[in-house]
Amino acid sequence: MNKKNFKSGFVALIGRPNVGKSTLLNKVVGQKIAIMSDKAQTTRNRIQGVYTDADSQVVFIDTPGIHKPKHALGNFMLKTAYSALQGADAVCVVVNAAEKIGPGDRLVIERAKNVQVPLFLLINKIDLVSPEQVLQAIESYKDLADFAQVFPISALEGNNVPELVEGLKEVLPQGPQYYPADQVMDHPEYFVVAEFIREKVLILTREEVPHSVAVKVESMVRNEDDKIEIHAVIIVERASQKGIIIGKQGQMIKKIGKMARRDIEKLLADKVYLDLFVQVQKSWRDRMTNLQDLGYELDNY
Ligand SMILES: Nc1nc2c(ncn2[C@@H]2O[C@H](COP(=O)(O)OP(=O)(O)OP(=O)(O)O)[C@@H](O)[C@H]2O)c(=O)[nH]1
Repeated sequence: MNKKNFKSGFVALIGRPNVGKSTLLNKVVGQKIAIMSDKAQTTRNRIQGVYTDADSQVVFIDTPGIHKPKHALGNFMLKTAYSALQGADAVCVVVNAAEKIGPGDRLVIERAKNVQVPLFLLINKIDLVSPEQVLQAIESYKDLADFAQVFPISALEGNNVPELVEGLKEVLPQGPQYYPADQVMDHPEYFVVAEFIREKVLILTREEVPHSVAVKVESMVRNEDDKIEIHAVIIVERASQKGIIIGKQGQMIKKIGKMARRDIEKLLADKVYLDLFVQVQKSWRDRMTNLQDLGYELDNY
């Protein structure tokens, strides 16, 4: 692989609810994410799916369908959805070929038009309509914005999806591989949840534990008790710091967990089971892969 010509970037998928954004994301990144998205994923989460091949990495950001947020998390996600548009290298507007253009579609396109990056129009669900209807759909949308390309696709069956990926690769800039090649998804909430936990560590331990603490959320899934089960690792640089964080008979880590859980429950508007684990990793801050792993490179989009 010639890393010099490696292309990478962020592609936001935007559209009104049910047009097939998540289905497309699953199709693009393959089987693995489909299994994962069965768990905690609903329309309220913004999901990233990562497509990697020999010469590119495309990070897809599946925004929540544009609709009125119902709770705090909805607000949060909508805000991040729009901020995803700002940071994106390309934006895909997804519409449904089987339905007439509606005010929701127009709103989405208006939003998307403001970004200064290539705008793709994806006319989805072509498996449900005749070729004539596909042409009609293209006609009714194509002049609403200056689309770089228009792709009629079936996210469900995969028609034209590889061609879409190729089209996106063409407009992406040269850039680094943000995620390991085998990582296909990332929850943006992971970063926020990790920050909540880190904040509690800093509040409760004060100067005793310097700012060399990092938190990594390893998994976040809905468990059998219908709670969001989160496993997170608190990473420190020395064994003495590990002792402080755990505290006498585990008192400190219990306190950290309890406080963090309260915030996370508010954020997710859901019951949370939080499992914390402390790990010593000498000079983790000096290792680039660690920083990427912890989301530091991505916290500005
Ligand atoms: N026939 C057909 N159905 C599709 C296609 N793409 C998506 N669907 C179906 O449309 C429904 C909505 O798909 P989602 O992928 O959840 O839509 P979404 O845009 O992510 O929806 P929100 O998350 O609510 O914004 C599901 O029942 C999908 O199976 C397609 O290409 N063809």
